[in-house]
Amino acid sequence: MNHLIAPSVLAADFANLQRDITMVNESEADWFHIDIMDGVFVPNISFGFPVLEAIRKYAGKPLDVHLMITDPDRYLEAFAKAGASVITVHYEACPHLHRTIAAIKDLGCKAGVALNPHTPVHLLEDIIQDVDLVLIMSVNPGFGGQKFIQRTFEKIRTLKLMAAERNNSLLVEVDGGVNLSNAGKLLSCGANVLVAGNFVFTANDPKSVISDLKNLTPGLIGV
Ligand SMILES: O=C(CO)[C@H](O)[C@H](O)COP(=O)(O)O
Ligand SMILES: [Fe+2]
Repeated sequence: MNHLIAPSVLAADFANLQRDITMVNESEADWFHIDIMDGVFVPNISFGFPVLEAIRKYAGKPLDVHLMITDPDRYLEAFAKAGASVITVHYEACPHLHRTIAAIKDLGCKAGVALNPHTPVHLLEDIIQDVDLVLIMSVNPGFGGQKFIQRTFEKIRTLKLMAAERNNSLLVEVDGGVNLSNAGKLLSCGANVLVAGNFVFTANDPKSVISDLKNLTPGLIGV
């Protein structure tokens, strides 16, 4: 399967949100990555439903919602109603992850689980067969524009080995500090979805940056 590109709207210009959404619609991007931060699970607050609904009004591609919030079960239905196609919750925020994943699927969404940089992949051993997607955080969640953590490459390789045995349709998404210097290596390690925020939205020509990420050959460039 060809890899997917999910520009992170967190790095868009919120005073020109419609313009930036139109740019993504017209680009080779596959999904809109939507970061929801509650100021408790992570030390930052991003945006909530009114902004999400404004994004949805113009977005012509699936919404990939990354919930960096405590007790996400309270809001799953609201995010599904707000138009999420993928809902990803954090492993660290879900004491009853199996139940949470089932609830997301019952709402008709793809279900994802995200791991913070310090959380080992092997903790997913008893849930990997139930999820559609695993999101590997390659920065500590909470902010865009941070430096990519090199250890991520090894985590993806370990996760792919687990997925080969237990869930061969699993999507592996990487989020944080993704750019053209690490994207090729991420793909060669087995990443299927690349999230990119600042690298896309601070570029002079964001559409061509999205094309570069989309048309990258695995392993050609890597650090
Ligand atoms: O989940 C996130 C932060 O917690 C963002 O999706 C991520 O940081 C993307 O932004 P950038 O590519 O600028 O690092
Ligand atoms: Fe994210």
